[in-house]
Amino acid sequence: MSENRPVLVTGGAGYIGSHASLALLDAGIPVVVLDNLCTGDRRAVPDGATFIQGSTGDAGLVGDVLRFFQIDAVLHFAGSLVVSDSVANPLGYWRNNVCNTLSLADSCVRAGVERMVFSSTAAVYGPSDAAMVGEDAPTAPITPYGSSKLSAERMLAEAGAAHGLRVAALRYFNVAGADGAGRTGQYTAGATHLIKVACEVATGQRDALDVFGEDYGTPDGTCVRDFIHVSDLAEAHVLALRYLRRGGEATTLNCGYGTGHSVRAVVRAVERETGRPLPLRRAERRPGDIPALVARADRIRQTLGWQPRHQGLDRIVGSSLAWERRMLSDRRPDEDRKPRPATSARPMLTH
Ligand SMILES: NC(=O)c1ccc[n+]([C@@H]2O[C@H](COP(=O)([O-])OP(=O)(O)OC[C@H]3O[C@@H](n4cnc5c(N)ncnc54)[C@H](O)[C@@H]3O)[C@@H](O)[C@H]2O)c1
Ligand SMILES: O=c1ccn([C@@H]2O[C@H](COP(=O)(O)OP(=O)(O)O[C@H]3O[C@H](CO)[C@H](O)[C@H](O)[C@H]3O)[C@@H](O)[C@H]2O)c(=O)[nH]1
Repeated sequence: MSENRPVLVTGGAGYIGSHASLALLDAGIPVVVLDNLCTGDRRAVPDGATFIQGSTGDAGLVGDVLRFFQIDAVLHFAGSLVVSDSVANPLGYWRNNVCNTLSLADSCVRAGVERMVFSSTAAVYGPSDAAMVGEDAPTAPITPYGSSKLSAERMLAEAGAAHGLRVAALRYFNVAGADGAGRTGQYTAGATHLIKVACEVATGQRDALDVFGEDYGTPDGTCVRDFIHVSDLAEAHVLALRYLRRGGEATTLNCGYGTGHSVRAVVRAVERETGRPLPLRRAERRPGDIPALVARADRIRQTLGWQPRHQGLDRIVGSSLAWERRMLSDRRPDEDRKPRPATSARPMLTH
């Protein structure tokens, strides 16, 4: 299978999809981005990629794109991903993450596309006492976001078995950081992810970071997560594509480093980078949060030969901060620079 055939990247104007598009282009693989810009940003699409604005659920458009560009593989990032939004709007999440994925898979089958890399999530796992969660751990999502992603995984596996669509489902743990050369980063307005929010606070775009819960049964009482640098994750997608093109079987792979960091540890990393205390506000536990979630991450290394190159909290936080500073300096002078409110509606204590 030729390396030079273009791949379709759905959600390529988004945070992770734009980093993956860059990694593909860097590897000499042509990219066609399909994105409806519902949360993405046109500026994130790399110059070298072809951009088509539209939805994965538009079967006519997707079928035309697959055939016109002779696509043999789809990297499917497009989706809805804010856990708390999914609790408020479960049907919207099922529509985008399940129905639109079904429509995309159907278009692939009709056009004879046999390979897909699917963006799944650690949110498919339920709460667990295990120090690390392997791919065979029980799935028990506790939010509509997690259950919609798990359902999409199952649907793709069943469609694959019947129609020859081989799917690598990559279960991302907590993705953070930005491209080292500053070519893209996380544009998302009103983001909810810890490291993004903490870096917005550190650069004066928000007034304080809410720490959601300090009474968990973890070493320092705050939640623990396995943060993976987005550039290492992007590289995993290039490797997953090559694996499928070599004839690799359908697979499910955790994407993480196997190392947990607490919310407090993230705060300290930001403070090390800036040399200043980060304004914090103690807040109540956020509904749907699991106390600790760390990947058992051997399978991805064995299956894909993945070797992360951007590991370490300081490195991840450093690149996120550099991105926030770059976005601030690129802003037009007339743009509003007032700090946005913090993320919690119910702050309890300032310290
Ligand atoms: N960011 C994380 O920490 C994380 C963790 C686990 C899994 N994921 C998954 O990774 C994927 C990408 O997440 P992200 O952080 O880059 O989010 P993002 O919001 O930055 O990117 C999603 C992109 O998909 C586009 N999109 C959404 N629905 C679409 C549709 N129906 N048709 C076409 N385009 C559509 C959006 O406009 C956006 O550009 C998602 O599927 C998400 O569930 C993300
Ligand atoms: O302002 C904030 C934001 C987050 N947190 C805490 O930081 C931890 C991480 O929260 P994030 O929102 O950054 O990430 P989640 O672990 O909730 O979820 C992320 O990772 C999951 C997989 O692990 C899913 O894929 C999901 O899409 C993605 O948002 C949680 O304990 C959260 O309570 C805060 O204390 N303050």
